[in-house]
Amino acid sequence: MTGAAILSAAEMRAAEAELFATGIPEYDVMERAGAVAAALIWRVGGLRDTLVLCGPGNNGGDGFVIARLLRTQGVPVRVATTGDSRTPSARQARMLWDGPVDDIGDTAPATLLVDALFGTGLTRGIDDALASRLRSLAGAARKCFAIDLPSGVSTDDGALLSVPPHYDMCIALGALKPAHVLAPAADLSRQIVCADIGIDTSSAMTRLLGPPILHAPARDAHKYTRGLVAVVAGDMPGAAALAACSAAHGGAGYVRLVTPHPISGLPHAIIQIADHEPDSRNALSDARIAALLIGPGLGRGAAAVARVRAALTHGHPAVIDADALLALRETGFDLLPGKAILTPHMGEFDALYGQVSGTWLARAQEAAQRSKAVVILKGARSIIAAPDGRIAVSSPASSWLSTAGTGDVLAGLCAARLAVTGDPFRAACEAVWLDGDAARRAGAAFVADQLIAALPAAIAARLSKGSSC
Ligand SMILES: NC(=O)C1=CN([C@@H]2O[C@H](COP(=O)(O)OP(=O)(O)OC[C@H]3O[C@@H](n4cnc5c(N)ncnc54)[C@H](OP(=O)(O)O)[C@@H]3O)[C@@H](O)[C@H]2O)[C@@H](O)CC1
Ligand SMILES: Nc1ncnc2c1ncn2[C@@H]1O[C@H](COP(=O)(O)OP(=O)(O)O)[C@@H](O)[C@H]1O
Ligand SMILES: [K+]
Repeated sequence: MTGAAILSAAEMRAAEAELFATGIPEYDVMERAGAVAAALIWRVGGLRDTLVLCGPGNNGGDGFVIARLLRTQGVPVRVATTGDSRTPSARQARMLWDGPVDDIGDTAPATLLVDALFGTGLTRGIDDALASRLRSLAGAARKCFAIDLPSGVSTDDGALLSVPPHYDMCIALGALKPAHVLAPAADLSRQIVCADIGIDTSSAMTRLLGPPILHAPARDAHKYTRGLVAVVAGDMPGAAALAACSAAHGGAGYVRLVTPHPISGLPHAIIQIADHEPDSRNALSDARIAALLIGPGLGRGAAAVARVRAALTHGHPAVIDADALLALRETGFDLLPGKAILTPHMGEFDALYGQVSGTWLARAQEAAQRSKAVVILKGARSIIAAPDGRIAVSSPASSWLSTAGTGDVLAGLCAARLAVTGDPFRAACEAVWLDGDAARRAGAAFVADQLIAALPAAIAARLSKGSSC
């Protein structure tokens, strides 16, 4: 996995402790954090007058470092606090600040506001007077920066413990935290930047979804080595047709649509296999099938459940979407092949897994472990969880994706990437990334067919150097 690490407050503390154990003093890390944050603020804000709000803990300590460093650049900076600094590093940072310190209750607003009140140490909602003071100072500023986290959010689940203002930039220190990717906290900041402060995050299991590196087909590739995808159609053939087209444009070498009724208007490259057997036995017995997709437009009821059961007996790597997810409630997870991707939206997720407690990250992870499959929990940000504990969270995708048929496109794309890579987690990550990039390229008010049309450009943009198109 390539994207920025996402660490809970406890994981962050453990990672910091590891760094301190190498002999680096805590205060040096605070200086580093302050320096990176000050440089980012300077780049955006320049010489505009700046107010830094400092809380009692190390988040406040970062604030004092930022104030001092901005002042050395010639920025007119003031500091306002909630009271004393309570940690040794924060006290040291405060000692080195030789400017005045206002009380936050009566300080004047400034053009730039830096919120260094509370970070990962926030344990409860901020009292109303302080929260409202923060909002009014933020409201009066032209630009607002949050240090590590917007003050008032719960680090590990993104809940709002009090009502924070909105920020132009949140500077996450050392690693992203769940509150940077989980709503509603994640939506408070227009931009989130992760600052490297020397923390080793290489073993993080939860990460932001990074751009994939794709490869053009091998020089001696043929359609079967590129990956044969079989899409099982059902009552509503349009959905399966969309998924099949998406698989074809998503990089599969060969796409077969296994359908009880001929579907008109499909590209000739998609081969339709007439399927009059309730269990699709002949159509799906081909050992060369590298990925099976079942669910889009499948229909519901006993016949659909039987169809899912029969399709999965072949053991092909599989993508299970839409109605097939609901069928899994009847069949259980045991019949899933060793390599499987499940693509529920929130409603399907609840229907399939019932009430699972915890954050969406924890819920997706539990679902992956229970079903022993990669789960893509679809939404404005999709969460991809593997049974081994890896989780990738996408950046918010275009809200124009909220249109009928885009889920079918994603399912087809998953099947293509699964057929190409043979690795369900990698395939799911590639598919979600490419889907998001294609949506960006498709612009406004697109329909699912246009999303498919944008896939080749999204793929071309991620081809490794040396791959030719
Ligand atoms: N460790 C490191 O090396 C590095 C850490 N770094 C920075 O440190 C931050 C974490 O620092 P932290 O652990 O000191 O917690 P922080 O967020 O400042 O707040 C804790 C203080 O707030 C208080 N408090 C809590 N809730 C409250 C409330 N509702 N209303 C009022 N008070 C409340 C709480 O006291 P309490 O009453 O709970 O005992 C305590 O005094 C992290 O986000 C990053 O910015 C960087 O410098 C890099 C190096
Ligand atoms: N507001 C949104 N912002 C970004 N992406 C969204 C939004 N709403 C839906 N999506 C994406 O669009 C797709 C919708 O899938 P799904 O609900 O299964 O649709 P359908 O069944 O109509 O094909 C998913 O990939 C989801 O992540
Ligand atoms: K803060």
